[in-house]
Amino acid sequence: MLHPFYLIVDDPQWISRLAPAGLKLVQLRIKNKSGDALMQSLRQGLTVARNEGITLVINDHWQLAIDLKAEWLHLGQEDLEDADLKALRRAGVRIGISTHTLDELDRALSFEPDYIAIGPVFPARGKQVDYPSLGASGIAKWRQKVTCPLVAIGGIRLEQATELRAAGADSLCVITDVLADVDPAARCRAWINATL
Ligand SMILES: Cc1ncc(COP(=O)(O)OP(=O)(O)O)c(N)n1
Ligand SMILES: Cc1nc(C(=O)O)sc1CCOP(=O)(O)O
Ligand SMILES: [Mg+2]
Repeated sequence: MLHPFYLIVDDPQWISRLAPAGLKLVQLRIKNKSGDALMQSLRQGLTVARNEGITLVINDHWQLAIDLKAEWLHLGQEDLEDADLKALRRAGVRIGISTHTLDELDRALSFEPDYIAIGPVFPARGKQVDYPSLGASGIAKWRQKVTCPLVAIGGIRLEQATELRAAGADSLCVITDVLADVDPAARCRAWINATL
């Protein structure tokens, strides 16, 4: 089962910093590194997460997920073009897939993912996303078609957590609401308490 609060970070140092706040599910989404530097950051993230009992999801890098024996990988629609799903399955890597439309949802479901992400629920702040916002009603629509865990992402704030979980999201994924807060650890703790 996925933890109901899911944070995306771009540096493994966030994981050490927010572990004491009760963080249990985190994605390492690194867009500004490649080669050895990327490998080192992912390895560091996995080490910290394992030591702290945190589930870590690697974003994008399917081959590194296999090489580093990661438990989880997140793939977007474009990432699906390259990724070797059979090799990932053989390696025991669990997979989450992004969806923005019902057509993308149908395609994603054909890969039998371990979670589906729906977004953007609201206008995304941590990334430009050129799709219309789906709102709580989008979550309810997806919920009727999805039996695996459903992750909601995009512009989500803590104050919307109850409504979005009632609409059918199993887990709420955020960047800005926590990382841009004046006190990210306090905001993370508030998320954990609100989604218990
Ligand atoms: C939980 C979650 N949902 C959606 C995304 C976006 O993935 P993608 O479309 O591949 O875009 P990038 O994150 O790679 O820019 C995500 N990362 N996590
Ligand atoms: C990385 C990402 N993917 C999205 C999607 O809709 O696929 S929205 C998003 C960014 C979410 O950041 P924030 O919580 O700051 O809005
Ligand atoms: Mg991606």
